[in-house]
Amino acid sequence: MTRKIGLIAALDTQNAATAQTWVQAVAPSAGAVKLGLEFAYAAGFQAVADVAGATPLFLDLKLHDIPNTVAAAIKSLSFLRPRMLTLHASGGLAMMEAARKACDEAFPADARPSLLAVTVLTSLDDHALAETGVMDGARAQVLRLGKLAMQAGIDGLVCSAHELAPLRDTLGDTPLLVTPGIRPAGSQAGDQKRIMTPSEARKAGADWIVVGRPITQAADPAAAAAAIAAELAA
Ligand SMILES: O=C(O)c1cc(=O)[nH]c(=O)n1[C@@H]1O[C@H](COP(=O)(O)O)[C@@H](O)[C@H]1O
Repeated sequence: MTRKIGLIAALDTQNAATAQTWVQAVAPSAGAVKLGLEFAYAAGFQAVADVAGATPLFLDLKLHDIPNTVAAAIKSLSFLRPRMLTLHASGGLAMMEAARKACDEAFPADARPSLLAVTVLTSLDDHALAETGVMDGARAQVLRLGKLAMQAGIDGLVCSAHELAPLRDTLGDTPLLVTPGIRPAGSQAGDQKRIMTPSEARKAGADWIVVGRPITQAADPAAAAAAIAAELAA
């Protein structure tokens, strides 16, 4: 199956004017913009809505709490009309089921966001994961949490590009697979551990790649986003 792959630009800043400038810069190249914890905590949720405007919004709040609280939070944020919304799969089956139900109730069917379960953060390698008590490595944990998320009716997963092939083998074509930890050749990894280039992620079967600093910290963010989009299209 040939999959269409898109670029999500992660706009991590505390400043609404900066975020607005980046939205204009990436708009020709990105299918969605991601606003998350840094921006929402600094600028507030009305600024999230204002900055995204008509651009599809990946709202990355990585919800992780008891089922009742997560469900209520989804109802509270529904006015933002995100295209995608994240929660942590490690919150467990009941939490993800509550999120699914809340999402179905809070949004009309034609405006329902894709619920994406974050499996294992791309900043964790097997050693860091073992420090949290998970002894059999990122790949096994991503598969375990991915299956649990599917059981809860979640639409897709956030994972590293390294887990795409085993996830597709196990879960098939249906789940949306979204991969951060993407680094164009020659760019700095920073705090990311499980990384791949845009074209490697495309070949491995990603639906979306998430790229932040290689775009936002570039001398010319518009050109950096355009180069990544061109790499995906090649
Ligand atoms: O949920 C996410 O988007 C996410 C999950 C994950 O495992 N790793 C990860 O980096 N992210 C996000 O993806 C973005 C990556 O940014 P850069 O490392 O600057 O490209 C950040 O906004 C992270 O919050």
